Order: sequence, then structure tokens, then C-alpha cells
Amino acid sequence: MPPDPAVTHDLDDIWNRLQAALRQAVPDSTYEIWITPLQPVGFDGEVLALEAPAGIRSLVAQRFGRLLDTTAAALLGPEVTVEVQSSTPARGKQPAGRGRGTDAGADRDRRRAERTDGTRAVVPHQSQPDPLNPKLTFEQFVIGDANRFAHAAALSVAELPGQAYNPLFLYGPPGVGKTHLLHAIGNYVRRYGSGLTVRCTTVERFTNEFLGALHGGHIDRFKATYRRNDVLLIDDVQFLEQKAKTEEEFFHTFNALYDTGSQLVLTSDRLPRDLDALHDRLRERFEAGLVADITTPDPATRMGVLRKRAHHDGLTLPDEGALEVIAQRITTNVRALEGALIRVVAFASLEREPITADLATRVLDTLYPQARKTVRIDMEQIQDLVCDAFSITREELLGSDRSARVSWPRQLAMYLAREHTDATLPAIGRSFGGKNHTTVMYACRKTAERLATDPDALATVDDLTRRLRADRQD
Ligand SMILES: Nc1ncnc2c1ncn2[C@@H]1O[C@H](COP(=O)(O)OP(=O)(O)OP(=O)(O)O)[C@@H](O)[C@H]1O
Repeated sequence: MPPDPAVTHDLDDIWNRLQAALRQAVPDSTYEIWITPLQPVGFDGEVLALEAPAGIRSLVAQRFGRLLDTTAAALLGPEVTVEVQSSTPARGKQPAGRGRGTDAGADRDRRRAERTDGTRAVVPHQSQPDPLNPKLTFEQFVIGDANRFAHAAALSVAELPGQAYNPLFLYGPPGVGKTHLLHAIGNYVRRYGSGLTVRCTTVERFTNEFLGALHGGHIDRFKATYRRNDVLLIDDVQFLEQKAKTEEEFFHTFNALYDTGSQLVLTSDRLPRDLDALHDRLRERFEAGLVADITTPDPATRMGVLRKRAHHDGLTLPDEGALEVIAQRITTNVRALEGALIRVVAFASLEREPITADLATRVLDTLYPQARKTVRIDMEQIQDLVCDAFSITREELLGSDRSARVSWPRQLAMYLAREHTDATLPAIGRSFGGKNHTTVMYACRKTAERLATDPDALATVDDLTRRLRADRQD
């Protein structure tokens, strides 16, 4: 089948779509290291030419040649192959030439020959990648204090669509896992839902499709597409605030689905009642089921996410030092946390160094100088504050008395040191009278557990944290 002429002209668009598909096909760190440096330089309808820095060209061609080919073929047509060329400073961008005697050309011919025996494409043949990201599953989601409730609600909804909570409204700050849970529900229902249909979209996409349908005169088809689903997942409903016409259509879509027992799941950066510009009637619909928040990740969740990611990407780590540095530095956003890990791994790979705490510190110092400033070690300040709050002496805090009067403040102080300084576990142990790093780990875990169930303890931590921050601003 010849390639669709509509998609052969805009190189940037082709590359964007190919990148989106590749992102779904390989681990993030692999993507950052090997795919990000590639640049599209031409497409003649059959060969998509990509340039790679000379040092990695042959590795990329060897390791990802087949993936690039099958992905490009799936998006652009079965005849299309990818040629990975070396970028040389002297040559400007030029269209791909067929049959050039380059080693890249040889790679291409070899892979094209290989494909004749039925290599399968990695993405479906369609003009847009499936919006449901198969990598965002419940298995990949790390549960912690910040997201436990939202996770449980999402799982219930996935298990019993339309019956547990309807709608489910997930809200929270950026990068804390709302989209992940949304897609996890979709993937779960697709897998175990006995044929229930799922549609996942963003308000942005819903709007574009709606406006396209209005102008293209196929509004009935648009309505049918959205209204015949058993599960509708909508990301970022806060963006409905600026779109009066779309909000109206969305309201009717919502009602049509709700009235027929379909499950709706929505995400937002705010509570429904804080979406001021929406009509009351829609806000009320959003609040009619279960509203669950996700807050910023606690230290244990941050470490859990990093461990899982490292394991998933098959990283070789001498110890967890690098992960600890990242978890201490990046505290509010899981996306940023993963981004930091990817950069550390990319740097280690390019410099051929092991992924150590020292390397992570160097990379993050350059990337997040601000973060370094705000997490300057202030161990004594924490210790003084805790001694004062619990009326114990410094000797008691740093000693080994295990009575509850002293051991709880000590555990709490270690937890605060972990949260608010960039000291490693062994360093915190040393500052607390020469304790072992496993003692610090235990203290942090116990404290986190207690904070999850004991409101008084939580209030104490909040108060101490406020005082720490206030002191820091002086
Ligand atoms: N608890 C978690 N376990 C594993 N990965 C997580 C977790 N929370 C977030 N992530 C990962 O962090 C990244 C950002 O998460 P996600 O896109 O779901 O955030 P979000 O809350 O929807 O952010 P935004 O509001 O900016 O869209 C994703 O790669 C996601 O897989």
C-alpha cells in the first residue's frame, strides 16, 4: 500500500508522531539516551532519514533499527523504512536519498529484507497513537500515603465500572499520578472488563474533535463515538473552564453516559468547587460521586517510584545512594523525579561512570541549583526544634534510650532530617550519635506509618515543618 500522501509532507509532524509511538515502546531512560538525540532530516515517501550523533549512529541502527522501521511502517505505510545517518557538521539538512552507498543504507536494506518475513508492527496502523498508554498500569503504580485513597478508589472503579463510584473525580497538583491512575483504569477494563468499551481522552482532544465535527458537519458521529462507551476517562477537566461551547457539549455527553450507567472518571488540578468558571450544574455533576485527592509524594513513595523505575529499566546500581539523592532533592512531583533519574542515567551512560550518589549530586547540582539551595543541611536546627517541642535534652535525643518519651522524638527528628536536608542515611545516622543507616531507615518508615494513622503526630510534624521553614526564611 502506498504511503498516505497527507502524511508525507510535514517532517516535524511525522517525527512527533513517531516519537510518541517510540516513547510507548521503550523504557523512558532508553528513550532519553538513544532516541532523543535523533533528528529527522528528510522523508521521500519511502525512506525516513534520521541523523544521529556520529558516536551512537551504528549502535542506534543496530539496536533500534528494527523498532524504528516497524514503528515508521505502522504510522506511515508498510513500505516505509528508516535510515539512520551520521550527523556531520559540514552537511546541512537534506532529504533522504534512496540507494546511497552508506552503511546506513545497508542497514536499511538488511532490515527491509528481514521484514518480508512478517515482523509485526509495534503500534496499530492509525494516524494517531492510541491515547491509552499501556505502560500506565496499576502494577506500575507505587502506593503511598499521598495516593492510597485515590488508588483504592481507582481500582474499585476499574473492577466494577459504573457500580462503585460514579463519577470518580481525581484531583491534585501536577505530576503526582492522576493521569497514571486514569490510564490504569482504562488498561484494566480493556484487559479484564469482558469486552466493556473504554474511551480515554483529554479535554484538549475532546475540544478539537468536537470543533472538527462541528465544522466538518459530522456532529452526530462525534456524539455517537463518545456516547457509546462503557467507560469514559477524561483528563484535565479544568481546561473546560475556558471553553463555553465545549463545556455545554461535555455536559450533555456526561449526562448521556451517566444516565445509561456508564462509568466516568475525571482528573483535574483542583476540586470541583474550585473550578470557578464552570457552570454550577457541571460542578455538581462532578461532585456527585467520589472526589479523591492525590497529594505530593512522601519520601517512601519517592524512593518506591525510583526503585521501580530503576528495576523496570534494568539499571545497574552499585547501591541506592543515587536514588536517595534524587528522592531527597525532588520532593513535589513524580514526573520531575523520574526526569531527574533519566538525566542521571543518561549522564552516567555518556560519561561511562557508575550511577552513584556522587554522580547524582553533580548532575542535580547543575540541573536544579535552586533545589540544592533549599535543602541545605540544617541538622542541628531540626534537632534543637525537636528537643524543644518534646522537652528532652540533646544528649537524650542523640543517645540510645529506647523509652517512648525519647524514641518517638528521635525517630521524628530523623524523619525530618531525611525530608528537609540533603544528608544521606549514613550521614543522618552519624549526626544522631553514630547510629547505623538501617536505624535511620527504620525510624523513617515507622514515622511515616504513624503519620498515616495518628492525626496528632501529623499535626506535630506539620507544626515542626512550618517552624523549620519559618526559621529558614529569616
Ligand atoms: N505513584 C506512582 N507510581 C509510579 N509512577 C508514578 C506515580 N505517580 C506518578 N507516576 C509517574 O509520574 C509521571 C507523572 O504522572 P502523571 O502524568 O500521572 O501526573 P498527573 O498528576 O496527571 O500530572 P499533570 O496534572 O501534570 O497531568 C508519570 O510518568 C507517572 O507514571
